[in-house]
Amino acid sequence: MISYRGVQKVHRAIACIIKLSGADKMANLANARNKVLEAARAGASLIVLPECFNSPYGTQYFPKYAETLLPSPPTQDQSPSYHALSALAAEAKAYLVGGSIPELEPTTKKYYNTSLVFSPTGALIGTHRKTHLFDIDIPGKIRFKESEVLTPGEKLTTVELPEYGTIGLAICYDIRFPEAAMIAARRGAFLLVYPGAFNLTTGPLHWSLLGRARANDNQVYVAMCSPARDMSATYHAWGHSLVANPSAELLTEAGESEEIVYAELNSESIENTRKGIPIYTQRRFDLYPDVSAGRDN
Ligand SMILES: O=C(O)CCC(=O)C(=O)O
Repeated sequence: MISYRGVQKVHRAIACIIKLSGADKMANLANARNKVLEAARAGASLIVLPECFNSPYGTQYFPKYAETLLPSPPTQDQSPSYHALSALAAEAKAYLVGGSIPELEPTTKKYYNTSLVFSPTGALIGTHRKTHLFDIDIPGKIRFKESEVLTPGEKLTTVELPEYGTIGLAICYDIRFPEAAMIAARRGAFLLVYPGAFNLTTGPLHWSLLGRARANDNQVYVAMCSPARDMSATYHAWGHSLVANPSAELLTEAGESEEIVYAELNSESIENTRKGIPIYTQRRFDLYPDVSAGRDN
């Protein structure tokens, strides 16, 4: 078993930003900058932006807004979001999970929904390409097929934050797959971060349930960060950015409008939760060594 490495007690360790994302990419980046700097001024050392924070959300928008992730130094013209996020993390002197952006891989010409993580010096320290694409069809309510445009990523992601420990990173629909969250926790993550954009059908049903469930399964913190709701957009985001603690209580939850929510994380909370209800060490891995071995398709 990989044990939890510990996170120092830090004032306002995490800030989740819920923000409106309109059609103007540069305006979205400018809005993100204001909000990230506001969170940093309030003492946040890890700041999270929402899924597709630099564009409207929808398969029809991915190709238009997609950027190629060039090796550093990225140029303003070719990778404006990469460049802006890197500079912003350095300006804020904070870790920055840059929500997600549509990515174009230039060789294969494939599109991905990709999250970039930057250190307080602006270095890119992690990337995650959404591994489970949001393909659902609930008659009369919502149909969405990311796979019409996007390709799924092929790896699960953890990122090392040297002062604090490991975080697990995944995007929105990925949260429905508890296996991925558990693998991150078993790799020692103290926090699972999900930029996401649920909707008015599945948001009220499952958003906070899933955040609390992944926290409860793994006795870790969970942060979910959504765009604000815009009823004039083609996709109506649920909003409600939140942070759950290792006992699956909500420490904070936003509404549907632009807002920043803050939470303080500490290692004792993980340790005490695991001491009190010791499922973390009681798991019978001998009975379920490989869940995927039982699949029939
Ligand atoms: O799982 C859901 O209900 C919503 C997922 C979603 O909106 C997404 O993956 O972008």
